[in-house]
Amino acid sequence: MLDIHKLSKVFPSGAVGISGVSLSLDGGVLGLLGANGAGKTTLMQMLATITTPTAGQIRFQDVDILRQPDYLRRRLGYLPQDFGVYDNLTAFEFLNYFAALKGVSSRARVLEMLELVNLHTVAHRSAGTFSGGMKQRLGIAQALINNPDLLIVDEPTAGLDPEERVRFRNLLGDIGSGKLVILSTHIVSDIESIATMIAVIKKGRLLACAPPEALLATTGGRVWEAVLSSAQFDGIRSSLKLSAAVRKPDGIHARIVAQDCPLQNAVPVEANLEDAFLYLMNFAPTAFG
Ligand SMILES: Nc1ncnc2c1ncn2[C@@H]1O[C@H](COP(=O)(O)OP(=O)(O)OP(=O)(O)O)[C@@H](O)[C@H]1O
Repeated sequence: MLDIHKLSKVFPSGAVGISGVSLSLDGGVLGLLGANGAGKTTLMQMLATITTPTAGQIRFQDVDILRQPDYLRRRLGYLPQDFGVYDNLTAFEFLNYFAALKGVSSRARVLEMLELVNLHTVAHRSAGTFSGGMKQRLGIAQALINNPDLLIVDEPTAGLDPEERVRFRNLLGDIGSGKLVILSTHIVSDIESIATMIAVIKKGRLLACAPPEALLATTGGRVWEAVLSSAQFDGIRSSLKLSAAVRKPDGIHARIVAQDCPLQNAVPVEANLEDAFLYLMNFAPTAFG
């Protein structure tokens, strides 16, 4: 469905956004993970055809997108990071407006989308009165209005409260079948339950693109837990890669990602995706396919 070959973007200032990224994806949900400034937005903007690469190729459904961007634009839904609503339009008017821009003239489709994102009961309230989560849901509705084959959402859960995060995540997970959804975030839990593939980028380079199970398997045997006193914990916290630390009655349970057993009393534990991300970012830049 989507093939990216040696894609790079160097800005006129000389800053490197993305460097030599190659990916091949079919349907499902790709979670694009990376720290702030890793290049997620740059990559997504190139895929959304609003930034031109300096090198490389993008093919979607076997069509060269750099030569024929309109082919993808007609099949694309895009929720940018800085998406804003028009405050004085109602949810219905807002969505109807986007529908018209995308050549969708069905009032029924607008109502159907409002129902999908659970805004149908507030369809005639002005969007300016909505919470952050409601605005994001309106954003996803405009991205879906043309029934896109490729849906790109850039850090959609930033600024949402925990309940809204879960609701939004479930909504995206349900869209995945038969389509390709690309969701960027720097928060592992945002994609943990819905991603069928995970790509990790660091400083513009792709470190990994693999199913979550494969990332977990490669991190197996690299995660340890040790129970430490506060003083011991303070002694090791800056020298070891800590994935989590939980205070319990018997001490601080520190979860450590390391190539070899990091402390005498550390015991190996099963890896989770947070561990895998930490391992990849710190130890194994070329360990994943
Ligand atoms: N228009 C631009 N001009 C110059 N440099 C840019 C431009 N846009 C992005 N960059 C640089 O490219 C790199 C990648 O930025 P990008 O915004 O793609 O990262 P990101 O992973 O989306 O980060 P965040 O999570 O903070 O949004 C950064 O070093 C950034 O400073």
